[in-house]
Formats: sequence, C-alpha cells, structure tokens
Amino acid sequence: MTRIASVSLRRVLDSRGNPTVEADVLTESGGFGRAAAPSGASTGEYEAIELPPREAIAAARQHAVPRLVDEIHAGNQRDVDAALRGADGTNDFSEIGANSAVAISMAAAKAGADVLGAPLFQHLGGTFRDANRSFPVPLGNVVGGGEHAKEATHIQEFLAAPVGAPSVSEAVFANAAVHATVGDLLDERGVPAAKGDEGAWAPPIDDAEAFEVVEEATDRVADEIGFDVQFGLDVAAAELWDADAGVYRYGDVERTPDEQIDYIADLVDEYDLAYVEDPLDEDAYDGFADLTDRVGDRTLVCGDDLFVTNVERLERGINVGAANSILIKPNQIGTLSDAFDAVELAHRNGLDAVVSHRSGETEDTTIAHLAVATDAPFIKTGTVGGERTAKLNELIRIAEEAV
Ligand SMILES: O=C(O)[C@@H](CO)OP(=O)(O)O
Ligand SMILES: [Mg+2]
Repeated sequence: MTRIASVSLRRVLDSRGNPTVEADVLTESGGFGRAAAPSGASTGEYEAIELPPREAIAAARQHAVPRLVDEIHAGNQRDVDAALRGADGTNDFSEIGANSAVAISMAAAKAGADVLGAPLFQHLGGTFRDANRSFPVPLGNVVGGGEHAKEATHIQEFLAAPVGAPSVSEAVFANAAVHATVGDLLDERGVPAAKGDEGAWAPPIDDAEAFEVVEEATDRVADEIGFDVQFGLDVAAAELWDADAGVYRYGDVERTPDEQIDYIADLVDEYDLAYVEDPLDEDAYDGFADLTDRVGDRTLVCGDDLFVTNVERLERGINVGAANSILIKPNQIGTLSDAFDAVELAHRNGLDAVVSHRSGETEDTTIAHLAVATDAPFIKTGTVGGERTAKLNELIRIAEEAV
C-alpha cells in the first residue's frame, strides 16, 4: 500500500533566504508527504555533509530516487533510510547530501503516515506511545548572538524554559511573553535590538547584561502567569574555542578550559539554569564529563556539536560520562532512522534526548512530531517568526489531538 510511486525534489527558500532541498514523496495508493531540509550556521565539525542544493538534488535524482521508486514502502522507514544510505555509499552523506537525504527521509515518513491515516507523531512513536505522558517543553530563544547575529552576545542562545507550564500551549505563550518582555526591557535600557537568525533579540550588550535582562524577563512573566519559567543556554562553545591558544574567547575575555567549566558551573547555580547546551568545545569529552559531574544532578548538560546526533560519538560520550542529554537534529545525521537510533541509545543509557530546529528553517513541522514521538523533555524551536511558530503551533495542535 505504501510503495513509493514518485519522489520529486526542488529548491525552496529557507528562513535566511538561502535555497534548500524540498522533497515530495507519493505512494501508489495516493499517500503524500512533503518535507524540507533545514540548515545550520554554527554547524558541528562532525555533522553529515550538506551539499549545495542543486548538487544534492542532481545526485539524489541519479542515485537515490531509482532505489526508492517502485522498490521501497514509505511506511517502512528503516527500508527507506537504508536505501538512502545504500544510494549514498559514504558515512557522511557526502555523495547525495544530507540535505537531500533528510528531506526524502522525512517526506517518506509523512507519506507513510498519510496512507495509514495516522498523525505523524503516532506513526513515528508507535501504537504503544502513552497518550498521557507529558509533552515536550519548548525552549524559546529570546536573546541570541554568536554565529546567529554579529555584534550581539557571545553566548549563542538564551532560552526561556517554562518548566512549570501545565500545557504545551501555555508554555508556548509564556515564551512569547518572555520574548516581548525582553524587548520592553531592552527598550527601557535604550538598547536598540534587531533580531537574529532564529528570531531572538540580538542586542549589542555583553553576556552579563543579557543574563540580567533574561532573568528579569523570566521572573516577571512567571509572576504574571503563575508558573515557573526558568532559562537555559546554548553556549555553542566550539565557536568560542581558540584551539591554538587553548582558550575560550569572549571578545577580550579569555577563559582556559578549567575556567570555562567553573564559569558555567557558577552560572548554573547563580541563575538556576534548566539547560546548558555545548558549554565546551566539540572535542572536549573530558571537560564535558567534569562539568556533568559537577552540575548534572540539577541541570541538563546537552551535547549538540559534541554528538551531532551520531551514535558513535554518543557512545564515546556515554563511556566517559560526558553530558546527560543529547540534542537531536535529523539533518546532522541524514535520516530519521539514524536520529531514532541516537534517541534509543541515549534512553537506554539514561540520557535525555532533546529535539531541535536549525538556525535556517522552513515551515516544515516534522520536528514537532519527532519530539512528541520520542517523548523529548524539551524541544528547541525558537519563539517567534513564521518558520519557528510553524512548529510551536503544530505542537499545540498535536497536544489537542493526542488526548
Ligand atoms: O547550535 C544550534 O543548536 C543550532 C540551532 O539553534 O544552530 P545552528 O542550526 O546554526 O547549528
Ligand atoms: Mg547548539
């Protein structure tokens, strides 16, 4: 029933105005799925390879499409993804591009769900998914800099975390309120602020002032709405790491790896941070382990560039105790099956798996379904901007459908 009848690929716009790959998968019985690849700016060194979209599309048409059409059932995700890996023949999707691979993988999942008449989160999560379990809390980027906005903060993302929200929808609106409040506070301080790639405010202030503003905004919103709103960070420290000098550079301020660990551990305690992503460089397994040892009982230490959704890198991390959570981004690894493998390995070893967008996004909502299907404690998908609200609004709809 779900045998693939056609796969079409095209270039569409992403939120940065760059071209990206979109895939349509049609099954023999008329099931249809469409998905588009996102794209990172602060990409990890060990991510699967994104090719220029024209090249990725040409290569996928030549190598992957003939292996899928009339051959594979869209409802059998592992078969779809094995065909993509077989067509590519490399470890990092450098032949057909992880952007073509992930677009096809996600479009096939949607086509499979369409034939079955099941919502995507149900198709991916399975029939034994517990409808009563809690939903992912959205981490909302409210102040950002780093690779996502020049002349703003050194820390890449300050993320509102409405951990006390009684429902997804209240969490989503809480994050929007924190974003608006940060805007007002910056205005009061006379700080002009444009927005970065993910819709967060990108003010020309130092990190210390950003902490003050975000703390005040989350406290104020928590008081107004009556539940706990904490915050977290994506330090994206690989972008701050100067390997030659052996220090993390925050403009003129330098921190040695030990100082960086102390700095982050102090921030966790001072601001009661709920979440800290990539606090150290993407090769700093031991440093991650030290930090996790110190603060892992009270915050999520999450590996993004460290693990790149890759089971081998995660395995290595598990062996040394680096991090207590992994960030899951399907385009870092190329297929949904690979992303699920990483989630399962994490869960088997007591780590949480947090699902995430990229800084370059489209209106595609697959990650909202992935987060629900995998019981992610958090989903990182921005706060405002159409490509971010697409996922947040989909989460609200899913929550309604899943009860
Ligand atoms: O570092 C990150 O976690 C992401 C998303 O916020 O950014 P990018 O997509 O640029 O890698
Ligand atoms: Mg990150």
